[in-house]
Amino acid sequence: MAGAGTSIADDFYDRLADLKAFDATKSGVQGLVTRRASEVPRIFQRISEHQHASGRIEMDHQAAVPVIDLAGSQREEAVAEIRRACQEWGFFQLVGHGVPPGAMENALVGVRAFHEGDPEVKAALYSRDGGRAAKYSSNFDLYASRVANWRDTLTCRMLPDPPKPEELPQSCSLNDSAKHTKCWNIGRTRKHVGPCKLGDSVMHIPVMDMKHLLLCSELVKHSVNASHSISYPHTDLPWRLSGFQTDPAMQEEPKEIIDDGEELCTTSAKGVQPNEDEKLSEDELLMADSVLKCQCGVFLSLVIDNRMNAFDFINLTTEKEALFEYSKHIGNLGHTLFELLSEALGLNPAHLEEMECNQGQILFCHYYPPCPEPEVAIGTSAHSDSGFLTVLLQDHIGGLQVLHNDKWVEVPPIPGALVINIADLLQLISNDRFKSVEHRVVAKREGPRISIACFFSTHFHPCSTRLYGPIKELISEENPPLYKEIMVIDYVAYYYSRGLDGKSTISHFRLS
Ligand SMILES: O=C(O)CCC(=O)C(=O)O
Ligand SMILES: [Fe+2]
Repeated sequence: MAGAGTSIADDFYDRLADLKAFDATKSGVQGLVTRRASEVPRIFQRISEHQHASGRIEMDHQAAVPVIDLAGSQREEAVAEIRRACQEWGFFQLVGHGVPPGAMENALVGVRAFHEGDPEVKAALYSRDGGRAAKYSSNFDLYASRVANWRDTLTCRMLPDPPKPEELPQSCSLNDSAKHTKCWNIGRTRKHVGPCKLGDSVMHIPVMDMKHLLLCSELVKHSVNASHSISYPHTDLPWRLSGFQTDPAMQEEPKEIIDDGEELCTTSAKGVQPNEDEKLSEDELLMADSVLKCQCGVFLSLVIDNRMNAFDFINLTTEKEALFEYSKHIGNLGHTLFELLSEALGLNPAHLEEMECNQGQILFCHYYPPCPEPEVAIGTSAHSDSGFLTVLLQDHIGGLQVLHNDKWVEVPPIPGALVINIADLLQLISNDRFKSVEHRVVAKREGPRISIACFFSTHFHPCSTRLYGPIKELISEENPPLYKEIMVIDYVAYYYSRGLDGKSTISHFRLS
């Protein structure tokens, strides 16, 4: 018999079987999208969440998450702004943070390349084993949560025990012979084509793999001239690559050859010649790079051909190097942020670092595929983060919302900005001075959306056995401790047992 609030159909619906079947595909939500699902499968439908209180919260379009410019403010000013943001919002956007734009862009591009890359590589990494330094899965809380999220995640534990390079996803790599490629062209293909082999006449590599971007910037750096540009109107992509000169003798109208999808299609740009005399300005270099970076499905193809001897591809960086590089910069930023946060709490700048709050670092590299029915699904359910602090890099798509004064407020993408939020353990040790605030990501028809959440926590291998409770300096007769002392591993185990579920974990550890 159907119970209160359930229907007969619910009684016959075996959710667990559907979850297991989805999990067994090892291809995540991206796999559904690739198979052209036109509807959101039932495990992702958040009907029940609509019935739940959080589904009925209104939007506030007037309020704005604070934006703090670290480079443009004096230290005391920055500390005061951070204090206000952490008390009132639990969230702020940070600019002037010193993380190089290229490292951020490359990390996003690398993550996208992984998620859109070889399904077999992804399936090999698909795992729910908490001990693995690098793994891929859809919904870490698939079996614990009420609603599956329209999102896949590559998870890389970077500190304190960094993964061995071979534990991170292998990207296609160029062999030495390709370092002296003679000619290039730009085209697009429908199909991912694997690493090039020695002697291949053409190799196609997704531009979305960041190494191609570096490769592209190397191309540009080594061989540019600003006086000509080549445009490819037939690609229906609104871009042009400037800074190259064509040799009229070899010029050929770019054309696209599309075969039956099994093989390559290519846009020929024969005759592209470097002009060593004129170099592109820094701005133009950036433009050429970002133009290429933002075009989904554009492929850079290298033609291995002896006719030209212009380009030398060096410093090819792989996806994993992009993640290591990004993580290193975020680690440095973490050091600065924990100092500023300590000061904002009225403590010695080294206090939070001495408590080892920044000792562990894990990257959650999210991929939100375009959703055919965004109104029935959710990208990430409402939750607060379990660690001390989160540094989030989001691309330009948007969809992140934060709960402020009981209303959802958008966290709009700001180019170059990082989103910083207080997580539960910092709320706990600050004895509620700072707030860890609920946030969510709505599903969208546009996409994919890429984001990289870097969690500073200490339950990763080797996990900390330290006890964390409200900081002694922050408690007094008027401010008695509000939480029990806990080990982070216990906190996180409880968090994982609930799945993304509002603020239920911190409430559980509150002293009554
Ligand atoms: O993708 C986002 O913007 C947010 C992700 C998030 O909240 C998380 O990973 O905890
Ligand atoms: Fe989060």
